[in-house]
Amino acid sequence: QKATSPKPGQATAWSRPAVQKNINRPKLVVGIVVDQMRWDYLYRYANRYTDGGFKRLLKDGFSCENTLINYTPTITACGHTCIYTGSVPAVHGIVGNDWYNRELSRDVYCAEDSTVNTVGSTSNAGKMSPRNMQVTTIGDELRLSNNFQSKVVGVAIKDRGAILPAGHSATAAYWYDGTTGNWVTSTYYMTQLPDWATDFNSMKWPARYLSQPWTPLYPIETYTLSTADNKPYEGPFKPAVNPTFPHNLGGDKGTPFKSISSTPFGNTMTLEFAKKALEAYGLGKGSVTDMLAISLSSTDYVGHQFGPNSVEVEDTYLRLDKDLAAFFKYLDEKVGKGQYLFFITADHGVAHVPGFMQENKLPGASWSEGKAVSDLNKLAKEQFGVEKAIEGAGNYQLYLNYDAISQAGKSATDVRDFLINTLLKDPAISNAFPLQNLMTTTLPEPMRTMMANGFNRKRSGDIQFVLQPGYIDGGKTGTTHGLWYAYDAHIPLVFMGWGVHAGKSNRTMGMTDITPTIAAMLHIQMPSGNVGHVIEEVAR
Ligand SMILES: Nc1ncnc2c1ncn2[C@@H]1O[C@H](COP(=O)(O)OP(=O)(O)OP(=O)(O)O)[C@@H](O)[C@H]1O
Ligand SMILES: [Ca+2]
Ligand SMILES: [Mg+2]
Repeated sequence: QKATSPKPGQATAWSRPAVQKNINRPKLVVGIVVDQMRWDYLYRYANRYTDGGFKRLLKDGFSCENTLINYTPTITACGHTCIYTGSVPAVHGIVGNDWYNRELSRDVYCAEDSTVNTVGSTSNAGKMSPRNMQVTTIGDELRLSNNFQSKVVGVAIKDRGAILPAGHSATAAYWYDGTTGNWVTSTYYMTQLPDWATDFNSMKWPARYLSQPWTPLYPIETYTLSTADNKPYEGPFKPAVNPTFPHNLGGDKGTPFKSISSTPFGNTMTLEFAKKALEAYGLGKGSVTDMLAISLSSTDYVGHQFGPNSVEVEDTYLRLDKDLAAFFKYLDEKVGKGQYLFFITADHGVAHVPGFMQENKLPGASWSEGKAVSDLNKLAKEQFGVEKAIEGAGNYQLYLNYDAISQAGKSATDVRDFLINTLLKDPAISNAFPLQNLMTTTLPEPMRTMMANGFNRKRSGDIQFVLQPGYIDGGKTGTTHGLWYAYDAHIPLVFMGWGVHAGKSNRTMGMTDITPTIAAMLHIQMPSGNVGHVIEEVAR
């Protein structure tokens, strides 16, 4: 077939325009991580959502309906790091919120940094930085793509929710200090709080919200998707005895401003602060793409305290839906509809409260890692004469005390296998094995890959254990997350705005695919530890 010559400037299979004059990019990328938002929360309350919030996302955006976390533990710090790096704990090094450090013989916190100081408050809440993260973020790559002209700002109540997403070369990261009620940062980013942030703090949002009780948005009898308000397996706001509305807040003498974090108003306050940051830094107003990384932590605190089937969680999502609707309207006005690339996701899900599951004859129970470790150490001492055979624990892993074992003249393998066999007698435990034997241990997918992706050779433990489905490491009230099961690992992922065509896909995608997809859309390099794949349906 005779090849027809291409019209001037028309790119065809065999020719490309000599110079791509200007690459089309959005003014701003806005990411929102909803802490602990299970994918099903998009649909569970759908008949009560407004048109401008979650429903707008699902109508105008592209929803990746089957996005699964591809590592364990499914925990906040690992989630925020993966979302903005496309990497996994085996590579990025953030193996938990905290993890045991043998050299220091103590747990270290993911964002701790003793070489920096708090800015904006008198407490130690600011001695934080991204130093423990061993890879670049999409924000770092954006700044690297244009010699640091782009601005990247992180905002969250939880320090790890602002610091890890914003990256190493962030323009700024801000988080909330519950001891003083101030939004703070650290000397890693700047030496003093900018005036706009000081002004925000002087508006005393926390005191304003905490001065009145948290009452449901609608009459409580309309919350038919949730269980009764007064349940023994929900956690009250101390000093209250019952976990029931109206929730009086600020009763915590020591940290009077902390409780706003555990209410939907924490999300409202975070979005208000994020708007001030967008305006102050002129995000989206320059000649290059900027980035605003927001994390809404309050959904996690409420979820832990009350659980997925509570009125409190339903109320939190109904209020969040309205906050998001207002925020999208704000972005349309401030940046321009279609001028910003928006995505929303979660850092992990959560299990139903064990008490609720048992009440409804469903599998689930509470288990205590602390108790298990002390029992195991007692048995190891009787059996081998070894003091504290397990020297550290966390993230469903145990760290063997090699020094104590060799001092007792015993074999580490014998002690390790004894601990594993003892653990396997526990009905709460579904599996336990040495992490160095992970690849020869019979495990189904996606469990094997998730654990291999979660295993960092220098920071992870020696023994991995897995709780039965529905089991949690917790107490009499509330719930938590961290395992490989769908309720912890199936997260929402919706892109909307610039370059995004409305639609949805049920193809299995990974949390690691978010960052390479954005990198492809922006035509910038993917971060240094990326293992994810571009979502073609979005970045087409
Ligand atoms: N098993 C649990 N049961 C009830 N509440 C919990 C549980 N685990 C954590 N919480 C509460 O949830 C809140 C969040 O805890 P924290 O900030 O330490 O992070 P986390 O929830 O443990 O982990 P992540 O930050 O990954 O969600 C805290 O108020 C904590 O007391
Ligand atoms: Ca309640
Ligand atoms: Mg949590």
